[in-house]
Amino acid sequence: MTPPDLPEDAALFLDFDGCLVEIAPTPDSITVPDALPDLLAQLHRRLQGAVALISGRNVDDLRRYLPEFPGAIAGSHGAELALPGQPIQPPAGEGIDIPALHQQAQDIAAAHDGVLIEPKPHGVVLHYRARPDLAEWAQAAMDELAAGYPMLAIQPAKMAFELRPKDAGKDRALLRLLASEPFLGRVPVYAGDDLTDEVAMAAAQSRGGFGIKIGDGDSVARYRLPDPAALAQWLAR
Ligand SMILES: O=P(O)(O)OC[C@H]1O[C@H](O[C@H]2O[C@H](CO)[C@@H](O)[C@H](O)[C@H]2O)[C@H](O)[C@@H](O)[C@@H]1O
Repeated sequence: MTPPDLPEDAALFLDFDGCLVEIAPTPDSITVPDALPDLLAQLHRRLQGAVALISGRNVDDLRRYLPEFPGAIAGSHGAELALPGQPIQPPAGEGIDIPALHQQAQDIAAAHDGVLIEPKPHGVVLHYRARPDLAEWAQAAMDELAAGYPMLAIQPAKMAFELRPKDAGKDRALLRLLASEPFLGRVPVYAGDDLTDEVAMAAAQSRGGFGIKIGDGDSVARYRLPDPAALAQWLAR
């Protein structure tokens, strides 16, 4: 079902890949639509600053693609938080040998052509988009890697498996932001396309707002739009 108009008192939470930008063959080959930065800036003004990005990407990566974005950014599935004008708050309970994790992931990926490792400051992603035949192998390989890192959890994603901090979650990021200005007391609206977004949509709906699922697939979201272009059109309205 198409969502109703965005409430005047909305707190707007937006996922990035597959939601604001189309999915691409690799993490680095996405295209940010020309109109997106201005659309986000207008929404930020219209909603008195209550617009946030909540993404699996880390904050620095998001800032590379949207350098002018004026709102809060929760990165690494909510493990990092960057409020406007403040430094990035990293996840609590660090203490993982991240370079060793990245190296182990690279060693695993070396077994197969077409498998891509995306190192992250607090975890790692194994992408198999170019080799869908390797889905089962990828899951088993990441399960095995995860066994050595009890502080990390496996996050299944679109044609990828990620190890991310266990205590992260997009729902936690949304609830944390919603508890303070400029989000406090507003109606939470969350748009996302992937498994990692489902808990955040559920959290928005449990607080009197709604979720919007972008694309196909089962979802807890009350509303649906077919693709990032349709979401941009709805937001622009
Ligand atoms: O929470 P998101 O903003 O949706 O980020 C989720 C992950 O997105 C990226 O991977 C996905 O998009 C890539 C580019 O379109 C695609 O090639 C890949 O197959 C998808 O899984 C990003 O690379 C990850 O770090 C994010 O966690």
